Amino acid sequence: MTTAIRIALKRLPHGSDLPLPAYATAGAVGMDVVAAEALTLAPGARAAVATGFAIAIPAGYEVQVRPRSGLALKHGITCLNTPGTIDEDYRGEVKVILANLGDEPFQIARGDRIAQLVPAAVQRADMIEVDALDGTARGSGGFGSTGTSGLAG
Ligand SMILES: O=c1ccn([C@H]2C[C@H](O)[C@@H](COP(=O)(O)OP(=O)(O)OP(=O)(O)O)O2)c(=O)[nH]1
Ligand SMILES: [Mg+2]
Repeated sequence: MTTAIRIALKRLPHGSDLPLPAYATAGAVGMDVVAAEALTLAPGARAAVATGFAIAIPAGYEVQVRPRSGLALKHGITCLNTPGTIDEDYRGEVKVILANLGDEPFQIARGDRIAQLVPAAVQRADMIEVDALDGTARGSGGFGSTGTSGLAG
């Protein structure tokens, strides 16, 4: 795949024995991250789940916290704020905000893989205030203005 950036990772005391985030396959995009605590998520419940580590991301990057599709499909477990954003200047514990959208309580054991981390380059912007915007064919149309069918007409 592409070249890897370096992210400094500090294990916290309650994560000292856990595996570090890691790619499950040679071509995986996300590094699987495990829970540093056990908990049960009731249907409709949410929780910020500890990972047991903190990171320092290089300038110009973020780390996205994304759900795992297997947990989503089989159990209705997702990251409520997906994709979660880890700022480059954040030095607290990385947490995974899990939500149970399924019908059954979901048990998470310490060490279970609960989400995946994807580093990404960030483009910053300056907002330049103007009196008028350039015109386009779309104009202010949005939110379904182009229709729902893939067929012509
Ligand atoms: O899934 C997540 C999302 C966020 N964070 C941490 C790292 C991130 O840098 C910080 C702030 O996240 P965000 O900007 O999304 O939340 P906010 O509600 O805007 O909080 P803040 O005012 O602290 O920026 O919280 C996590 O550990 N996991
Ligand atoms: Mg914020």
